[in-house]
Order: sequence, then structure tokens, then C-alpha cells
Amino acid sequence: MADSAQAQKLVYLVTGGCGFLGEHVVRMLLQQEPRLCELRIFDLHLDPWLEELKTGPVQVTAIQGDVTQAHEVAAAVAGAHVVIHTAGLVDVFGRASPETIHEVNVQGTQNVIEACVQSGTRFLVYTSSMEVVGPNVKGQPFYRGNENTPYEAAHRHPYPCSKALAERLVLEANGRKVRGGLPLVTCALRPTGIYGEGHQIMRDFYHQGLRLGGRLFRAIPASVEHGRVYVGNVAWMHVLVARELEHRAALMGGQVYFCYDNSPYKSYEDFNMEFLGPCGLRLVGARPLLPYWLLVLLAALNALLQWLLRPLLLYAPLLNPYTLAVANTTFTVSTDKAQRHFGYEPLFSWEESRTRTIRWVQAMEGSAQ
Ligand SMILES: NC(=O)c1ccc[n+]([C@@H]2O[C@H](COP(=O)([O-])OP(=O)(O)OC[C@H]3O[C@@H](n4cnc5c(N)ncnc54)[C@H](O)[C@@H]3O)[C@@H](O)[C@H]2O)c1
Ligand SMILES: C[C@@H](CO)CCC[C@@H](C)[C@H]1CC[C@H]2[C@@H]3[C@H](O)C=C4C[C@@H](O)CC[C@]4(C)[C@H]3CC[C@]12C
Repeated sequence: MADSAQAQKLVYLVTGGCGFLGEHVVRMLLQQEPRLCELRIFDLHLDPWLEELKTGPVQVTAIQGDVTQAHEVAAAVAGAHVVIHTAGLVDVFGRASPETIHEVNVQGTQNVIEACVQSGTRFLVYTSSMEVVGPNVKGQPFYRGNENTPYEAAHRHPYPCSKALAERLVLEANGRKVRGGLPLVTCALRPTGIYGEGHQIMRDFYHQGLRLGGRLFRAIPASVEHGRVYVGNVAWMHVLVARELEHRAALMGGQVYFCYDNSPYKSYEDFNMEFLGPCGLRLVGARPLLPYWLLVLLAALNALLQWLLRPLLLYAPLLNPYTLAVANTTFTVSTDKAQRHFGYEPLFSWEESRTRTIRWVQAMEGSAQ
């Protein structure tokens, strides 16, 4: 892939390229992958910003398609050298049915693998998730663990179940012979909670804070650590993995890597305040204002309301039994596997990641600044 005859000749496909992470992967590839000649962006919904990318030296091909449709995936993959499969249904709020989540995340991933095998595409990078590991149903903490830390990965919620199944499919496909007889090389990246420009949940918290007169109320103890990683660094890791998979196939093929950077270990709410604070919001309470049992009750009530209202409307608040359990369980990673295996160093320092995210929040309509 890397010899001079192939310089500037690589075709990459990014599934989910119009999503929060996908957009950053797309832009990072255009900036950091000099051997790119065509970049295909495959997504259910194509965004207008794609148009501005079409004026550069790399051919940008936007493909509107659905990963659950094998023939659409096969057509998009045909002739690609590398596939970065980041499309997924990220739903922990009960918006989609468990069946739909499974179909998109598991069947969609199977379709991508089969398309690689059929078309002779050799390199597949899968965006997995920390949720493949935990927090588990027992709410056991995972404190600064790494890829080898023993932890019981037991799940019931459709989203982590689907990500775990899909990740397994990707890892098991490593070494399968693709068209032409060469082996498929795959690996999976497991981001913790991603933040940065375009993060919908950060947007939701910001608007909620504005509605509450510039205040947010602490619900989770400050001692519960939640792993977070800047979107630019997650994108950079995808680009590096895709680049290095060929040269280090024996080492990297079939491997998983947590996505990490130098973002500080904090509770979910305290971490959000790193950005929302400078934008005029304040987190009220050094300790949770409501007792935990009451939050559990409210979360259960939300789940009941969601179920009762489903025939009439979609009620999907941020707080439900699953999101409460995730937010209230320590899950942080501390690893250097990506550095050892493919030389990853974060491209953005914590200060830069923070500044960029704050600027993005400030630029949102209705900024409290
Ligand atoms: N956001 C996080 O904190 C986080 C953390 C860990 C892992 N991840 C993983 O990263 C990936 C991207 O997540 P995100 O936060 O950018 O989500 P997102 O919803 O912003 O992006 C997902 C993209 O996939 C597309 N998509 C959904 N269903 C599709 C289908 N059937 N066919 C084609 N495209 C489809 C969506 O249109 C969207 O553009 C997901 O696989 C997710 O599981 C996200
Ligand atoms: C109890 C509320 C009081 O303020 C806070 C609720 C916060 C939750 C909505 C979020 C807390 C942790 C988040 C998840 C985590 O960051 C990792 C994820 C992995 C990724 O693959 C998908 C998104 C998510 C599940 C993310 C979703 C939102 C939280 C549960």
C-alpha cells in the first residue's frame, strides 16, 4: 500500500462520515493522510458541509446509504483500500427499538465485513466503545484500567450488547481471506465518552443550563470518575491505525485499543463544567442535591413514562436507569497500548482540546456569555 507507485492512490471509505465522530475523522484524513486520492463518505443522511470538501485535491464522494442494506454497502466498499466503520446507532435513551439497534450495529457491521471480503478490501478499522467492557450490570468500577484489566463485561442494554457483538465480529474476521487471497486485517478502537465540537449531549446540557437560569444541579458524586477523550484525538487515532495496519498487521490485526488522551479524570458533570463554566453556567452543590434513591426512582419513573407514552409520542429524557448507572459508576482508562503498537501520541493537548470545545459552546446560538 505504501510503495511509491501507490503514493496518492489510496481510496478510503468512512461509514457514518456525517456523524459527530465521523466528521472529525473525515476532516482529519483530508489533513493528515497525504496518500489519499479518494475519500468516500457513506451515511444515512448527507450533510451540506460535505460540499465544501469537494473543492480540494482529494476526490470526495458522498454516498447516501444504509449499512443494513448489504448491496448498498458492497457498492460503496468496492475498490476501497481501507474502511473506517464508524456508523452506528448510538442510543442509550430508548429512542430506537432494541431490534433496530441490533440491525444497524451488528448486521450493519457484518455487511461491512462481507463487503470487504467480497471486494478484496484488506484493512478495516471499527469504532467500538468503552461500553463493550463496561460499566457492567453490576455497577463495578473500572478504575484506570487497560485493555488487559480483568473485568466482567456483562450487559443487558441493547446498545452495549450490540457494540460487543459487532466488535467480536470484526475481531473474528481478522485473517479471513479476501478476494484475491490476501488476509483481511482488522482492529477495533474503544473510545470512552467522546467530547468536543459537535457533541450533542454537551449541547443538551448547555441548553438545559440556560433554561434553568444559568445553573445545573449536581446529581452524581464528584468522586465518581468518568473517562473522556477529545474527538480530535479519537479521529487522529483512527487515521493512524488505518495507516499503520498494513505495516504492522501481525502486531495490530485482531487487536483492541482504548482511545485516550490527557483529558483529566473527573466526574461526568465536573468534566462538562470545564467547558460550560467558561460559558456562563454554574454547577450547584458540592454534593448531589438529591439522594441517590430518589434519582433511581425518578429514572424508573422516566422509563415507565416512556413505555406508557410510546403509542402517542417519544419521551426520551437524559435520565433513565441505564444512563444513571453509567454516570454513577467509575470507568476510566490508563493505557499506553496505542503508543506502543503504532506510535500514537495525542495530537491535541488537554488545553487545546478544552479551548476548542469552549469556543464551540460559545459559538452556539443563545450563548450565556
Ligand atoms: N459519542 C461517544 O461518546 C462514543 C463513544 C464511544 C464510541 N462511540 C461510537 O462512535 C461511533 C460514532 O458515534 P457518534 O457519537 O459520532 O454518533 P453519531 O450518531 O453522531 O454518528 C453516527 C453516524 O452514523 C450514521 N448512521 C446511523 N445509522 C446508519 C445506517 N443505518 N447506515 C448508515 N449510516 C448510519 C448516522 O447518520 C450518523 O451520521 C458509533 O459507532 C459509536 O458507537 C461513540
Ligand atoms: C444523571 C444525569 C445528571 O446530570 C447525568 C446523565 C449523563 C448521561 C446521559 C451520560 C453519562 C455517561 C454518558 C455515556 C458515556 O460517556 C459513554 C458512552 C459510550 C458511547 O459509546 C455512547 C455514549 C455513552 C453511552 C454516553 C451516553 C450519555 C451518558 C450515559
